[in-house]
Amino acid sequence: MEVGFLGLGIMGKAMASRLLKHGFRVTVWNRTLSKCEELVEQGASIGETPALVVKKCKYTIAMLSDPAAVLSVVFDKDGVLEQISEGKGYIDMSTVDAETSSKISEAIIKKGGSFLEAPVSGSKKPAEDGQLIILSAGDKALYEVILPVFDVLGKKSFFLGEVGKGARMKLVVNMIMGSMMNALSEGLCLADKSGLSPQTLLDVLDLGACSNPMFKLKGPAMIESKYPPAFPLKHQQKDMRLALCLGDEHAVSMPIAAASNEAFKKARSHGLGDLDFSAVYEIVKGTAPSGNAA
Ligand SMILES: NC(=O)C1=CN([C@@H]2O[C@H](COP(=O)(O)OP(=O)(O)OC[C@H]3O[C@@H](n4cnc5c(N)ncnc54)[C@H](OP(=O)(O)O)[C@@H]3O)[C@@H](O)[C@H]2O)C=CC1
Ligand SMILES: O=CCCC(=O)O
Repeated sequence: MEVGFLGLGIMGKAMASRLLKHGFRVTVWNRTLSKCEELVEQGASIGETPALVVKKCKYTIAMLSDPAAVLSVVFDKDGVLEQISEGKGYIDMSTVDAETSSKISEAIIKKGGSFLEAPVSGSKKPAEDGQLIILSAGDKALYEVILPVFDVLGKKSFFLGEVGKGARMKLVVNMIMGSMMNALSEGLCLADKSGLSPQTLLDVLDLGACSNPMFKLKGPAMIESKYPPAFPLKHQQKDMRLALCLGDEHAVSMPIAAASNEAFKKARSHGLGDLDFSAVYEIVKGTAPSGNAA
């Protein structure tokens, strides 16, 4: 199967690379075209624009940063919409809100194409290892056809129904994750300031009901103030913002998520947006450097 892939950031690069390793023919595009070179070395072809990728491939996947990026890649000049047509499928795996996803779905369907949203849970390493959790919604027939691709990228694929349900599920999950990261940061800080060992706190947490892979993976690096970006903080803040909008829409009061969003926003204003989202710990500790927003 030949697959187009738009967006070679942390996630897109790992996912496209995995598809190549598993025998798919992949045509890649990235806004910064030079980032395609590493994939070309692994056997990918380059499409000069999103439109040219869609022209060449029956199925095209996108993994882009945010609503502005996914809308631009579909609707702008040389975008997906110029070449999408009957028989072609577009699968957007980016994390965006349901409204953005629906706008894209409607435009693709109007041109005769089919659309699936399929945001993922799991970060850089699960993407490299094919261990993502795929939250798809939209065209069921396209879901069935693209399952061999999902089986290489993920450990479990869900089909959740009409467009918007995948986007909303992903935002709810990341809202919880962002709040948990803030709670862990406060706990580490409180342990340290009150004369306890943060590492011992992690050991205790890991043995009890609060044990989870995220604390286990991120906790030790946080203690050392190391934040190599797996999930960039600016994207976590985008997800908190979109989840809070969803809460507004449904009149769900979310004071914990709102406070967490403020901490992530503050981290961005201190220039921590490109670091891993665990860098919010620097804000909780009060040790963030002054810096420019990212
Ligand atoms: N990292 C993670 O752990 C996870 C991320 N996600 C979600 O996946 C998506 C991608 O994340 P990730 O790979 O980490 O992000 P990165 O920031 O590493 O990559 C973002 C990608 O989007 C492209 N891009 C940004 N703005 C535009 C634009 N205006 N037009 C065209 N392309 C654009 C970038 O191109 P360029 O290279 O030119 O900047 C790059 O290819 C996000 O929605 C994120 O929330 C979901 C699960 C886990
Ligand atoms: O959207 C990013 C999610 C990161 C993760 O699930 O570990």
